[in-house]
Amino acid sequence: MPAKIHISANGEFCDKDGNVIQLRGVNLDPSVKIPAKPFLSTHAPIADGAFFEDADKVSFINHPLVLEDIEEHIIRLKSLGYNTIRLPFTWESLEHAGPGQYDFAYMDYIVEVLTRINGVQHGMYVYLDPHQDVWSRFSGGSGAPLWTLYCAGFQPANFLATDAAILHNYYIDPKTGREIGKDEEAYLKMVWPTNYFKLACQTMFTLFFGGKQYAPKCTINGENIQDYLQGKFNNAIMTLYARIKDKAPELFDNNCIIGLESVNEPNCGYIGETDLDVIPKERDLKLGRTPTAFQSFMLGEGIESTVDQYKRTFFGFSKGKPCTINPGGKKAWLSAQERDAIDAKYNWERNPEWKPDTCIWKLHGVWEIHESGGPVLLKSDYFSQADEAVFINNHFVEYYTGIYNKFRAFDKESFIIIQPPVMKPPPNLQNFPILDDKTICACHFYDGMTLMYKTWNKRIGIDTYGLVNKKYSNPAFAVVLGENSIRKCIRKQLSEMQKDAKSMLGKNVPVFFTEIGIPFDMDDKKAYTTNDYSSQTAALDALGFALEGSNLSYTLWCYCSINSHAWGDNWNNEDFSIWSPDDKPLYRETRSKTLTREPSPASTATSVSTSKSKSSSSSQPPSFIKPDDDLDLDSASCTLKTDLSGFRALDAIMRPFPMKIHGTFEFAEFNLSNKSYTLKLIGRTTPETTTVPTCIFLPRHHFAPNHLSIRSSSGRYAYNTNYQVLEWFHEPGHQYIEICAKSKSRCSTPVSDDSSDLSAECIIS
Ligand SMILES: CC(C)CCC[C@@H](C)[C@H]1CC[C@H]2[C@@H]3CC=C4C[C@@H](O[C@@H]5O[C@H](CO)[C@@H](O)[C@H](O)[C@H]5O)CC[C@]4(C)[C@H]3CC[C@]12C
Repeated sequence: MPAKIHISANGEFCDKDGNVIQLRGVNLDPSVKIPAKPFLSTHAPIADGAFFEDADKVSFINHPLVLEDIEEHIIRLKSLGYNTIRLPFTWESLEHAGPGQYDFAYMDYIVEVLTRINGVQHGMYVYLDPHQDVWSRFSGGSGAPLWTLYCAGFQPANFLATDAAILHNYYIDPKTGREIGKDEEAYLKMVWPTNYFKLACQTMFTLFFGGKQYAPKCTINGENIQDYLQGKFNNAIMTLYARIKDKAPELFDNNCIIGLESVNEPNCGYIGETDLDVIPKERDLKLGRTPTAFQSFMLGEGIESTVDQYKRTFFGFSKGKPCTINPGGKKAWLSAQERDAIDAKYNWERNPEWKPDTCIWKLHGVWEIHESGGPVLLKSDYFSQADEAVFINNHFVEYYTGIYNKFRAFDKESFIIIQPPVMKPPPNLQNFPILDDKTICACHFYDGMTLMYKTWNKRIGIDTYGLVNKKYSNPAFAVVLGENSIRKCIRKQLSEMQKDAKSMLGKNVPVFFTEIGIPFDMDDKKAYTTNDYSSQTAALDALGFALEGSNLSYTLWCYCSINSHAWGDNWNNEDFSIWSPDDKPLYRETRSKTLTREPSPASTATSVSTSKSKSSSSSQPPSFIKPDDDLDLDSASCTLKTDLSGFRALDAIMRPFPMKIHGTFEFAEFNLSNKSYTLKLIGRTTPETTTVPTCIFLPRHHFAPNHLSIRSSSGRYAYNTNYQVLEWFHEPGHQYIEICAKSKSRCSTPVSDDSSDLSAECIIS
């Protein structure tokens, strides 16, 4: 079983002896966003009312994985040196039948999934992620059950007509199963996040975080909708968590489950919007039909509106021709009759002031339909008492306090991972009782250019974090030119995100990139026919370079066992999976072409050269020692032999990294082009200094054991071919190691310019 994870005074993950460790892995798996029975991917057309009518009867069992296949997938992930899994699940999967009506069969399936993950040799760390995207499947994403929308008084069946949400499903022809629409009429690339600015999602987040303040009339069974929704959500999460603990306590005893994250990518809804009559100028994402908030309210009430329409151009998003939306007599709100039936079904008693068939923002006096006939915006600044800082430090903190208290009342040992809104710093919680020594801060990073254009642009990049956080007086200043600068800029962004998070939560709180990734369907899916993944490899290598520069822990978005070239991750045309069954044949083709050049992975006796800088305090030249076959890695990251076929951009995914540092991290860089790896650290001065190694995952995919050249400031090495781990027993103080595949001459950036390095021929056995 993997060893317990601790947190150092500097906010690093470490083992019980204070050696720095790293968490690396994937989000497994995005299929949790969609029901398995019936299989309702977002490319299932909405042909009849069943999509809504049967939403309480779905089952998510087999998502994330079919039980029988779990071992195979986990072993595959372990072959990358990965030790951690972020396990997303949705509120809908637990409580789709109605408030308080849990799907215990799904919960038990999750217990079995976890048990099987834990059963794979050396285990795996897992943390749970209550996932959502733009609130729910019924508002264009994933997460909450349908009844939450009914609870707010919405009629989701009319979201299409009123543009209250954009759903991929509506763009599928029921006859052909293919996508419909061209140009502006099509389901555009990465259009789904625009739902964050549409009526359904924006209202739901406003109610969830700020219902008491902004919608006091919306009470259900005597409770404001904010408390009602938060209460139900938190109860569902904790019911799952409690059931896991009850049915499989060994998962906690064996350090498999390490904690729980707060809700994925929380959003402020309307809170902070200063003028409901305009599209906020600070909004970075404008794509497709883009109504203002007021236009959304009108559309929701069935009033025709002409709204701006944006398209993606070379220079970002530009306004195209406006578009008139005619709801055709439909409203986004439940009629009196519909609501009565819903309320009876779920035993809801609403505040009598809460009229049916009415926009709740009209109900709260934000706008009205004037007697003379026209809609009038009365309070364009209704949500403007709060700004971003107020939202995060108040509304979000109130929510976080709720889940924190519930979680800690139940589990004092595991980590709680606080996730602020995407790409924003967390609230300032220093000296708050809800910030304890087992708190981790989650960050998500996506490169705006790569994400929105689905290509790797080597010439022009954008400081996405700087742009989103308004760090530039003019967005043009966020532009960076040239691949090297783009890579460095991404590295700087991640390190700034870490710095900003620590300045809010304290330096002792670890920062964990719980999501980071790239779309693989770049350049109109060219790679799926050419087998040329160079763009994806370059984009992913840039992320790897950025992450390892600060020794950041991360779980990539994502690993999807049912990925396909045709439909990607089966959700909203996304295709972020690092592995695809459809890529297996491609890998075989590549292998058969290159096999003659590859060394045999089975080789165990190898000759290598090592060298030692004069600057080292040791008088002994570095040498290889016999590795311990029963290498005790104290970690779940322990590779098991497997077939690597199906991995995409494998060169960039498979990376060396310090699994355990006997000291403090200073610098690391993997150079994919010349296959060299450099690690700098400050070795600890402890009685065991020379007996406790720094362990480096050194994948034979890049570093064939019989073709290694190693230079270091001090030490001895042992290479364990089974686990692909180099143990480096170094001295205290500033140390470096540089490992090159093949001959030393291929290392382009020597760490020492001392030409009189000693060298020795060594044997790895
Ligand atoms: C020059 C460019 C066009 C400038 C782009 C500026 C903005 C449009 C973008 C800057 C930052 C982007 C957002 C970053 C993160 C996001 C989160 C993401 O959700 C998660 O990602 C997975 C992959 O999409 C998804 O499957 C998971 O479930 C999610 O947890 C969705 C996109 C976005 C909101 C992204 C949108 C575009 C920017 C605002």
